[in-house]
Amino acid sequence: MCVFGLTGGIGSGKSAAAAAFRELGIDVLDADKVARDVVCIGSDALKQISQHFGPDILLPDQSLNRAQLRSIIFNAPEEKRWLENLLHPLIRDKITAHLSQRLKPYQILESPLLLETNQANLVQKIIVVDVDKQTQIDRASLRDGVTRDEITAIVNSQMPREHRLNQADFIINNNGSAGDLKEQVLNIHHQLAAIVQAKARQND
Ligand SMILES: CC(C)(COP(=O)(O)OP(=O)(O)OC[C@H]1O[C@@H](n2cnc3c(N)ncnc32)[C@H](O)[C@@H]1O)[C@@H](O)C(=O)NCCC(=O)NCCS
Ligand SMILES: Nc1ncnc2c1ncn2[C@@H]1O[C@H](COP(=O)(O)OP(=O)(O)OP(=O)(O)O)[C@@H](O)[C@H]1O
Repeated sequence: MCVFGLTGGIGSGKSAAAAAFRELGIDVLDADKVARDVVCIGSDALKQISQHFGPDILLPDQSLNRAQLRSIIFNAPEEKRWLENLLHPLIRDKITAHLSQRLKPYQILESPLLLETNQANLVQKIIVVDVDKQTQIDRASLRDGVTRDEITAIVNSQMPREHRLNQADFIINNNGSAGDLKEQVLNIHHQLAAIVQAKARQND
């Protein structure tokens, strides 16, 4: 089974690219969604988070106060490390279990931290969605209704753009329109399908 990774910084357009792959009939597993599942109400991870940060990190319905945790971890690197040490192994285990169940010719793992974590060794090729920093900050702050400073703090905590681009097998430039993005996804889809076919022929 071929798995290809889709990554990029916050607000680069990963979800938009993932939607275009889904329109082409490809399965996309979203690591952000998996990350939300591992801290669902009543989970062991959520209990550990509330023991560490205090019960105020929970909302009245006992779910995680994500906005509060977000403002803590992107301003305190040691708290970010603590959270990642707890969650990243759980996220990886769930991703591995999901990927092993899937049956399509290839799958996409969409993950903001693909290259920062050992999730990178779950994939055979790396697709990076790239956008210039100003556009990234404009789009993400507009989408999330938060200040440009908040998004800048997250961008600065992530891998520098050049390092990410250096590791890319395919680059999607998302400075243009949604149509431009879709066109590039279609082009990459054809190349990935050719890789899958070549691999199948080798195994015959
Ligand atoms: C801090 C949390 C609660 C904020 O939740 P919120 O709903 O506001 O944001 P969401 O989870 O949708 O993430 C939005 C974006 O933030 C960025 N981001 C999230 N976690 C991290 C991190 N540890 N390091 C760098 N960037 C991150 C990514 O670009 C992500 O796409 C949440 O992001 C979290 O639990 N993060 C730790 C787990 C993790 O590393 N997830 C990344 C996927 S593997
Ligand atoms: N080509 C584009 N033109 C205009 N807006 C765009 C384009 N691509 C994405 N957007 C918008 O920019 C915002 C960020 O895109 P998206 O949510 O796909 O990013 P992401 O990489 O998945 O972000 P995150 O890491 O936070 O999950 C969204 O509001 C999206 O609708």
